[in-house]
Order: sequence, then C-alpha cells, then structure tokens
Amino acid sequence: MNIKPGKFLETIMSEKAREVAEMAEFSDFGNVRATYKLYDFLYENTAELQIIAECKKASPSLGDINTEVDLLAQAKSYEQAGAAMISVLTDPVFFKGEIDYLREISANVAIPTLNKDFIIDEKQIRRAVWAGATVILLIVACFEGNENRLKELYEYAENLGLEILVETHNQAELDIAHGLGAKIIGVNNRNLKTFEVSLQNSLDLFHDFKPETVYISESGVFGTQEATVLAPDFNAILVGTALMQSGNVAKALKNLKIARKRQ
Ligand SMILES: O=P(O)(O)OC[C@@H](O)[C@@H](O)c1c[nH]c2ccccc12
Repeated sequence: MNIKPGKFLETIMSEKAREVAEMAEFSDFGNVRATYKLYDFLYENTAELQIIAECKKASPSLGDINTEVDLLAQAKSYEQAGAAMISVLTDPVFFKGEIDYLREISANVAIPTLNKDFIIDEKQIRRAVWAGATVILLIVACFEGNENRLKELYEYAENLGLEILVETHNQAELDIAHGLGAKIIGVNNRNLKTFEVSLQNSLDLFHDFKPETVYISESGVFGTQEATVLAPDFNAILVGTALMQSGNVAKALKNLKIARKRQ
C-alpha cells in the first residue's frame, strides 16, 4: 500500500479500524503464556544492555527487508544468542506480518514475545494472548487527544496478565506514559510522520527517567556504535532491521550486548 508522506499514522489507523472490524473474535483465548516477567528481567539485569530482537519482513520506510527468511528459525537463533525478548510484527499490510508468526514463535521459544502492532482495540489484545504474546505494544501517538482510551486498553491488558510496552517519541508522550504508571516505556527513534531516525529522540528524554521504570530505546540501532551511545541510560534496545539483514545473528547480537556502565 502506498502512503503519502506524513500520512502514515492516519493511514495505518484507518487500516487498523478496518482490520479490527473484520477480525474474528478470540473468545476462548486462555491464559497469558508463562515466561519470566520482562519488567523484572530488565530491572534486575542492568550490567549489560539487553536486546529485544525483532522479526520483521518488511516496513513502510524500507519496503522489503527480508521476505525469504524462515521466521521461526530466526526467532530461535535470537533466543539462542541471548535476546531478552522476541518482537513479532503482526501487521500484514505495511510489515508483511501475520498473527500466525507470533503464534508459532511463541509456541517454540521460552522467552517472552511482544505483539508488535498498532493496537487500538480489545479484540487485538485478546488475539495477542491467544497467539502466546506475553507483552503488547501500545503507542501513545495512536491516541492523540484520546488518552482515556489508551488508559482503558492499558488496564484491560494488565488485568489479563499481559505486560505492556508503552511507546513514546517525545517529552509530551513520555509524560503521558509516566502518568499511566507504565512500568516499561519505549522511546522510538523513528519519527512516525517522516520516518527519519535519530538517536537524539532517546537522548533528549533520559534526564526525566524514573528509577523504578525500565526504558527501551527502539529503532535505528545497527551496531556497537549506537548501542554504546544508548547503553548508559537504557535497559534495552529494540532492534529489527540490523538483525534481519545480518547473515550471522549470534555475532550481530553479541556486538550489541555491551556493558552498561559509563565509560
Ligand atoms: O528496524 P529497526 O530500525 O531496528 O526498528 C525496530 C523497531 O523499533 C521498529 O520496528 C518499530 C518501533 N516501533 C514500532 C511500531 C510499529 C511498528 C514497528 C515499530
């Protein structure tokens, strides 16, 4: 699907509304898959930068990234290489994702999985549990002027036993995430309007971080250089493209898992 510059968020939100309307109901979805709690893991393991490794075949900013890949094998190699969690894109239109990828991966790894999608409805949250997710993403920017709805979905997911990664891009959104009482907060380095990536998004915000919250810097990390910039202030990084394009996941992940103490 083609997107007009600057219109990505609007386009995907209407696409999601359509998807949700057509989505089958997931009523008998069972309990959240038992894994360790991501929050506890990140809170306790602060000596090294932790890696959330993403399964993503394509993206609206890059087009096809790796469409031939066996995502289950990819996920297993992430787990083996020491990733803290696996993020799985489930949006079919812009990311060539599938809910079945998440279901299959979740059934075959022991670590937490994240349902990476633009979640705007309880139906998607029930589907995430059904597919074995242990964490869901809620993007503050999707609820501009409608923070009550964000809070409703946050509480709905929390009551089901899911953990929630609340994604922000700037100070105003970080304030909203803190206001929600989010325990796991992401800062996306990619601007959802222009697709420009700047680690400055992350660096601008850390002065306001709370000691009891864990923080994940998302997007635009390709190697040790970016990881080194983020490591002092972030518990983890979320990495997609670099790992999907790497011929050697174990090596690529090892290069990112660096010590967190200040140099
Ligand atoms: O491929 P990258 O630059 O390593 O980025 C990964 C991840 O942060 C990115 O896929 C992402 C961050 N937030 C999102 C929200 C929806 C879809 C995708 C994303």
